[in-house]
This record gives sequence, C-alpha cells and structure tokens, in this order.
Amino acid sequence: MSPSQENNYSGFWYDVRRQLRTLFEAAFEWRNKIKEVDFSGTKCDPHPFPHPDSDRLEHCYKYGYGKGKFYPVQLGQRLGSYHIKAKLGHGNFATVWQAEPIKGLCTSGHQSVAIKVCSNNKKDNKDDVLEAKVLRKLGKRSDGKGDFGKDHLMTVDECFNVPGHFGDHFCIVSESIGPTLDHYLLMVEKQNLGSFDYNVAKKVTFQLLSAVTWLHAAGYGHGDIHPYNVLMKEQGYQAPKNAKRNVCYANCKPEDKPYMPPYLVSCIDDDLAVGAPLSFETCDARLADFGQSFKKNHPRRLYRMTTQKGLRSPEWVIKHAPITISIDIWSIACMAYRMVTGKRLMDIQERYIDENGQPTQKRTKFDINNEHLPMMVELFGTPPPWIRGKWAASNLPPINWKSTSPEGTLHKRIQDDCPSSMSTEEAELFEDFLRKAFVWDYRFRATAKDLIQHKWFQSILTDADKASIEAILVPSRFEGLNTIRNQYARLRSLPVKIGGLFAQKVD
Ligand SMILES: Nc1ncnc2c1ncn2[C@@H]1O[C@H](COP(=O)(O)OP(=O)(O)OP(=O)(O)O)[C@@H](O)[C@H]1O
Repeated sequence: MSPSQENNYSGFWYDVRRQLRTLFEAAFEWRNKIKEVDFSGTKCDPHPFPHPDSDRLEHCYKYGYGKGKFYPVQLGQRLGSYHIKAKLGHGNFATVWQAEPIKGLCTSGHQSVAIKVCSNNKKDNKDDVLEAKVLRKLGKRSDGKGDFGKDHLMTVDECFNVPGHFGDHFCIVSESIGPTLDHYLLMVEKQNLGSFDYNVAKKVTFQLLSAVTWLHAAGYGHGDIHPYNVLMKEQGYQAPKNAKRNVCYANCKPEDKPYMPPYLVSCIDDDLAVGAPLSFETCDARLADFGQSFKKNHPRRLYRMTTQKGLRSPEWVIKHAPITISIDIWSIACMAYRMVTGKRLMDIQERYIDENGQPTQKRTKFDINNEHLPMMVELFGTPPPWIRGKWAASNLPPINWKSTSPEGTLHKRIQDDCPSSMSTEEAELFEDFLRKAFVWDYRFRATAKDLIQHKWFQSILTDADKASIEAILVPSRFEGLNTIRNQYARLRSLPVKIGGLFAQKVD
C-alpha cells in the first residue's frame, strides 16, 4: 500500500469520517432494529447445523405453525413429478431429498435427482429463488473458450412450488451428486489417516479454484464456500441410510403440533471407519448451495454471514470493510490447509462447551471475533494500517502492534502440520500458495485465475488442464468492450458499495 493510501486511513479527516460512519451505522441499526439470533432462551436443542458425528436430523422447531418453517416431506410421497425415495440432508433453510422422476411426467435426464425443499420464509425464499436463478443463468452461460471449471459447479434441472399450510415452498431439482467434502474429512479423522492423500488434496483444491475462476468470470461470487457446500460426485449415488425418528413434541409450541410431520427422517452416516477415502483418479468436486451468491460488482446483498467462522476472511469479520469475491479465495485456502494437513488452520468453536465437553449455546459474534482476528495476526503477521484503523473502530481488544511479527507464524505451522512425506520443495510451494491467498488486504489477494496457474498445481495438471488454462489467459476479442462494460458496471455499483460500507453484518 502506498504512503498516500496509508494517509487516507489516519489523521483528522479519517477520525471525522469514522465518527460519521459510526453515527450512520447507529441510525441504520435503529432503523432496521437488527438483532442477533440467540438460541440461549429457547427450549429447543440449540444446534441448528447438523452435528457431524450424530444421527443427522433437523430440529423439530424447524416445522410447525407460521412462516419460515420446513415443508413436512414424507418418504414415498409425490412432490411435483417426482417420488421421494430418501433424505440426503438438510441445512438451515431447506431439507434435501433424493427422488425419482415419474415416467411420462418428467423430462429430467437424470435417473435420480436431489430436490431441495426450501422453507417458506419470504426473506429466505428470495435467497432460494436467487439461487435457482443464478444457477440457471450460469448453466446457460458459456465463455466461448471451453468453459474450464464450469463442470465443477452444480446445475439445476427445474424448479417448482409445493403449496404448504402457510404459503408455497420453493423446490429446486438438481442432479443427486454425492457425499459432502466434510464427510470425507471426517472419514480421514475417524480412520486416523492424518490427512487426505496429498495429490487428492491438491486436485480438489484445483477443482474448486477452477470452479470459482469460472464463477468469478461470469460475474458472481459464491459467498458460502465450506466443506458442507462441496459435494463429491459419485456415480449412482445413493442417499445415506435413513431412519424414521419420533418428533420431540416437548421442543415444540402447542400451536406447532397440527403442522408437524408424523416422523423425522435422519441421515445415518455410513460407517466412517470402513469407508473408502477419495481417490486421485475419481475425485470430482462440485460447488453447491448458491443461496448466498452475489454479483461481483455488488457487495453482499444482505450482509448476512452464514459461512463457517474459521473460514471467514478479515474483511468479513471487521466492520465497515466491503465484501468482495475474494472471500471465496480465503475460504478455499483454509479448506486446502485442512485437506493437506488434516488440521484446521483457524479452529473457531461456534458454541460454548459445557463442563461435560458438550457444545451448548452459540457464542456471541463479539466473542468469536475477539478470538478469530488475533489468530489471523499470529498466523499472517501484522495487518496493513487501514485494517488496524478499522480494528480500533470495531471495538476489538487492543493489540500492541509493535510486538507482532510482520510475517507471522504460518511458516512454522506448515512445518509442524504438514505430513512428513511432503518434500521441502513441496512445502515451500504450498506455503507460497497460501501466502498469496491469505493476503490481509482483499485488493491485493490473488485471484482464482492467478492461483490455478500456481506452481504448486503443476505436478497434477494434465495436458488438457494446461491447454484450458492457456485458453482462458488469451484475451478475448471483446476484451476492450468488456473492460468498458466492467468499468461502467463498477461506476453504477459505486453508491451500493458505499452503502455496503455502512451496512451491519449480521450472523
Ligand atoms: N445435489 C445434491 N446431491 C446430494 N446431496 C445434496 C445435494 N444438494 C444438497 N445435498 C445435501 O443436503 C445438505 C443441505 O443442502 P444445502 O447446503 O443446499 O441446504 P441449505 O439449507 O441451503 O444449507 P445452508 O444452511 O448451508 O445454507 C448438503 O450439505 C448435502 O448433504
């Protein structure tokens, strides 16, 4: 960062701007009355995200009276022109089911599909409709250069609505892909393998980066990349073993009862101790869940943060920093570290742990950020002055910047965590790759296009991959026109970006 840029983030006018911003933000919060969701006071089990080691089951309070609830899908029922066969999983906003098309009624080219049945909250519905819209748009788009990376994005077959008691539930039909990346990460832990096979880790990272290269070139950011949203393609994939579970009425309100399903369907994980880990020849990652996707020239629409805490980039954690597509790069680099080493780079617990070692209520955003940012400082070194300025404005605990090291402890962490079979040269390349991705300032962070050309990947690239990378590097005939169009789009999005600086980021 140049000295003139640094000056922009200090001095009298900087302080005035900061105070005005704080005032503006207070007004914004007051107008929108944004509150953090706190499960501590509810009677429900406070674990909205499936616990990886448990019988994966959504919580009863997700069904019942009113808006924003799940549709009570039952095994064997008909939904649109499909028969529901099994449950694939659930998220915060939807349940996902494996289904078979009914012959004669459905034109789907797949023998088995995944139907995401979304909750009927108007606000969430916007995200779901947007997800389908973006996926359809992306499905139709071609870059005219072979579409390198597009194969690693999920596609949508069709969408329809099912009428529920309190409004329509939007359904998105896509190919039934396979288990999540998280499933394989857990398998590696359970089988004491330490980490993914080194080349598999590299290949999956490369596939994710190529998907993101294509996505970013199409003008979109994903915004929610984490191991649950990466599906590993399996031929003829069958849903995990399902079991019917009783509804726990004690966790529901009396008015919910008439609208509850007769049973809940749990997805029992395969025996992770005996499953086959990913192989280099067949591993094929698909990026899924585009509910948080956003336009490149538009900061995050809602500033709602759903991605796992440890995978969040600094600008996502610090207040008043714009969110750009480079958040995807940070998340992928964190996942690459976990795949290569078997350890989380930044292990942030999302819940408090009780005296029996059991997770309890959600930690506050303030508490999490207080732990997360100093972790980043330790690993990646002292942040640039403008981030330090925003640090102070974010009410984070003060740090003695003179005592922090400029390059951080990443080098040592890599040496400690990398498998012993990894050569020194490979470890150096891996570190260089990570350092390019973990740049504090989002403006200088490497792009996905830069990273797929990184030397770290050279050893696994096929001739076809190399040719595809070369093809996307050739400037298109319309490059000049595109630049003008991009600049115009940037100019148009400037007011929205400025607004984004003041927007409250809500968990
Ligand atoms: N096409 C698919 N094939 C196989 N399994 C799938 C598919 N789509 C979703 N799943 C399973 O369903 C789970 C939930 O899906 P998804 O992440 O899209 O829901 P969500 O409510 O949007 O989640 P989130 O809370 O992350 O926003 C996934 O983690 C995965 O296990």
